[in-house]
Amino acid sequence: MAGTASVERVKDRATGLDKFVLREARGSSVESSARLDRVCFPFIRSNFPSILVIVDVNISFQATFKPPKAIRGGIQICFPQLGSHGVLEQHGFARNQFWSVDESPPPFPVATSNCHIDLILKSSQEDLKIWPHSYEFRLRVSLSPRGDLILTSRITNISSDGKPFQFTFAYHTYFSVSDISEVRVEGLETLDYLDNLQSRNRCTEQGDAVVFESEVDKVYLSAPSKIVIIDHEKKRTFVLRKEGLPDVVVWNPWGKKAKAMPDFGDDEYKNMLCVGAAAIEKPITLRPGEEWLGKQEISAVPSSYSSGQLDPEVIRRMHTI
Ligand SMILES: O=P(O)(O)OC[C@H]1O[C@@H](O)[C@H](O)[C@@H](O)[C@@H]1O
Repeated sequence: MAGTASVERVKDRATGLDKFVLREARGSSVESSARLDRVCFPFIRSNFPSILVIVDVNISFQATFKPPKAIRGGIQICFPQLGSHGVLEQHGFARNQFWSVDESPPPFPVATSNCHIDLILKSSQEDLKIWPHSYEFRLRVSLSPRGDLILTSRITNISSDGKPFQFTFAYHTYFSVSDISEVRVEGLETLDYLDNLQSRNRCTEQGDAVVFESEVDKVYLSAPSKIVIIDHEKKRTFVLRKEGLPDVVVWNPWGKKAKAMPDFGDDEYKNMLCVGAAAIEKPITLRPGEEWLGKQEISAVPSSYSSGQLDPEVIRRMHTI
C-alpha cells in the first residue's frame, strides 16, 4: 500500500536554521529530518501500527550547536579524514560545515526512494588553505516507504590541476540504545581491527559477537555489507547495510572518557553506541573528474534474542530489507 511522500522545509528550533522533514506515508507515517548546520543528522520517527520501531540516533543532551565544535551525536559526516591520523582536525572539516541544498543534482547511478533531499558541500577558500583539493560532495538523504534511512554520498574531484586526491571517510552514527551492556553487534566477529586505544595495533576479534563492558574505539577492516546491532532491552535490532565502504568504526567512550567530554553527559555513554560504515584502512583515491559513491542504509526491526538465536520474524525482515 503506497502512500504519499513529501519533503518539507521548516525551521529547526535548536539552531533557527532550516531543516527538512521527509515524510513517507503508509497507513501512518515515518519521518526523518536532515539539517544544514555543519552536520547532517537525520532521524526517523515511525508510528506504523504494525511495526512500532524507531530508527533513532542519539544526540547528547549537552551537545553544543555553535560552531566550530561538531555536534555531539546524530550521523556525522567525517571527510576528508577520519580520526586524528592526518594533518586535518579530528574527523575532517565536513562535519563542521554548512551544507546547501543541491537543486539540480546529476542523475543518480543507483535507484533511490522518491522521498529525499539532496545536499551539497563544496571546497571553500578556508578549506583550500588546509586541504588544497577542489571537490564537490553530494549527499542524498532518503527515506524508504518502510522507514529505512539511506545516506548516499558522492564525492567528485573537480580540481583543474590534474592531480588526484586521497581521503578517508565515515558515517559516524550515534545509535540510541537502551543499555550498552545489553547490546550485541553481529557481523564483526572474527574480523581484524585497528585498536585506537592501543596505538592502532592490528588485532583479531574473538567471540561470536561484539559486546560492551568498557571503552571501545576500533576500526573493523573489510567488514561484511550487513551488520546488526541488537538491543536486547528494547527488543529492537538496527540493520546497517553499506556499499563502497569496506570498514566499520565502533566507538563508546565509557564512563571515564564521558566525564572528560564537556558536551556529553557523564552517564550518556550507557545509551549510545557509534557504529558506522567507513573507508579508512585504504584511503580512497580520486583522479580529476572521477566520482566515488559510498552508501549507508539503516533500518530498525523488532527483535527478540534468546539462546543465540534471532527471532525467525527478525531474520525474515532482515532478508526482505
Ligand atoms: O569527540 P569526537 O571528535 O567527535 O570523536 C569521538 C571519537 O570518535 C572515534 O571515531 C575516535 O576513534 C575517538 O578517538 C573519538 O574520541
